[in-house]
Amino acid sequence: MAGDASGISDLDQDKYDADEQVKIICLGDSAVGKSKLMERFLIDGYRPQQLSTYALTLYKYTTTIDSKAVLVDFWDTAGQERFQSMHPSYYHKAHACIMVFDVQRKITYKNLTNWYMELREYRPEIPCVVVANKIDADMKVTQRNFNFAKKQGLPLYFVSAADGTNVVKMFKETIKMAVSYKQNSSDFMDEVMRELENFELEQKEDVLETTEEEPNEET
Ligand SMILES: Nc1nc2c(ncn2[C@@H]2O[C@H](COP(=O)(O)OP(=O)(O)OP(=O)(O)O)[C@@H](O)[C@H]2O)c(=O)[nH]1
Ligand SMILES: [Mg+2]
Repeated sequence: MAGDASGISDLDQDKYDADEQVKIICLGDSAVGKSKLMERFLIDGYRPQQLSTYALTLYKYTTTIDSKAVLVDFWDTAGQERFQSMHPSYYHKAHACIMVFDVQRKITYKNLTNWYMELREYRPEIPCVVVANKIDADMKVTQRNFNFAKKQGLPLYFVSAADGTNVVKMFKETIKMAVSYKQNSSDFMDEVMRELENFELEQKEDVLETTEEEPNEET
């Protein structure tokens, strides 16, 4: 109803207008640059000093793919190594994952194995990209072999949140993968979720119809 639109917040309005909505999560050790990458992509800026992300930050982003409006929910979370692992709800209904490590700290690369294992436990089939961040600190790293990505058959991006190298490319390709996954997924749980969403919608419509009819019955 047009009259209701004034009561809808901007974010809700985006959701309302979007043809598709996807959720993209970000994983990786603390201080690898997850938040800086989001900042670079979403605000096209980079503030060198910032505290570790507190708990969870949600970023909304809207774009157009194949002339369809797409609303992206980016989930960014704090220094996960302190908590060892993520709460299952973080993974819930995610459509793609960006897994980040810091080329200057080997341990963050090693820990990708753990992050990946946990991801696959909850989301066995979603697209996942591996991101080697901070290449501005030493461009030579782009010549090195990071076999983890190749071994798992995942795309690898060499990026820098500091100077912006490859950041937009990486995010845009990940969004495309997320949308395509959502539309074509044969994952059993996703199919169940889709059915449930349709069911909820139908139920909502039923409720609307019933409430709209009530005054008529009375009169
Ligand atoms: N040189 C360089 N430093 C970077 C880059 N990206 C991030 N940093 C620095 O790395 C530090 C950590 O960045 P964050 O984005 O806060 O890291 P995070 O992964 O979000 O960390 P948590 O929120 O604790 O999980 C900051 O001091 C950034 O300035 C980069 O591309 N190059
Ligand atoms: Mg952060």
